[in-house]
Amino acid sequence: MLSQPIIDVDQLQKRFGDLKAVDGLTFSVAAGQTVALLGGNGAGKTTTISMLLGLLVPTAGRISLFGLDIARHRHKVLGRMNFSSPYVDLPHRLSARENLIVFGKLYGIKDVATRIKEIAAALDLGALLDRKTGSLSAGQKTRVALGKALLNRPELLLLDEPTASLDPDTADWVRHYLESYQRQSGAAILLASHNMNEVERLAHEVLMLRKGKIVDRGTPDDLIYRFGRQNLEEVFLDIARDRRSGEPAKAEV
Ligand SMILES: Nc1ncnc2c1ncn2[C@@H]1O[C@H](COP(=O)(O)OP(=O)(O)OP(=O)(O)O)[C@@H](O)[C@H]1O
Repeated sequence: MLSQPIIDVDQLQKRFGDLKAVDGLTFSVAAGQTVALLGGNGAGKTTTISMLLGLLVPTAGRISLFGLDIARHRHKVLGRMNFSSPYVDLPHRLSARENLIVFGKLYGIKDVATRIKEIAAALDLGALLDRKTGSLSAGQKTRVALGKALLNRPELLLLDEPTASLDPDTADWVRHYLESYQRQSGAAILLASHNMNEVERLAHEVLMLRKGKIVDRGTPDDLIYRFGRQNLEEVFLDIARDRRSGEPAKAEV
């Protein structure tokens, strides 16, 4: 028997007035699997993640996490998951360490100090811990936010642009860390990213979104093969511009 998926989303929809920001998404993510949401600006990635976090209420559809419907059991699943997003700032006046302590206590972690030491070693945060979060560079804040997301050893990680603002070397190193975290914890990861190299490297399945709908899906290799392209970036451009394999671009009208 197949094990129960960690994320199971059925016909998910979110409207803002007349706009269907998310329009009938159905997908699942298993333990140990990384699924990437790819799509241009406004495709519905952040709205989907916000609904999975319970921050936005769906207009229609069902979200089940760890086998529980989050409309009724959000409090039971929140402790088993976490998220990181460059669009959600940690309080600026607190030091990075104070932020991690506050979140550690919110998550009910017993020995917060030890967990912070582990995270600081894993993500090389030592030199940043006692600096005010507001004084950190964008890339340093991204690393602290990732540290916050790992504090409770989540079984489900929702990552919105996890390597935004990181230099290529640090981004590569963070991706490596995420892979090893997933290998040893078996965590499920849902990733929204504009970085195609990142998606090619981390994702087991890619969901291509346009205007809130899944317009194509598959493993990165499968999509590259089907579109007859060299890499996912070219596939992304084809889908964004509504072209299929090898067709030239439509003239702008
Ligand atoms: N609170 C809101 N009220 C009205 N419209 C919204 C709201 N939040 C998002 N939208 C709209 O919903 C659509 C999807 O937005 P969303 O932020 O999910 O896109 P995205 O795929 O994350 O884009 P990006 O790559 O730019 O971050 C957009 O058209 C956006 O303008």
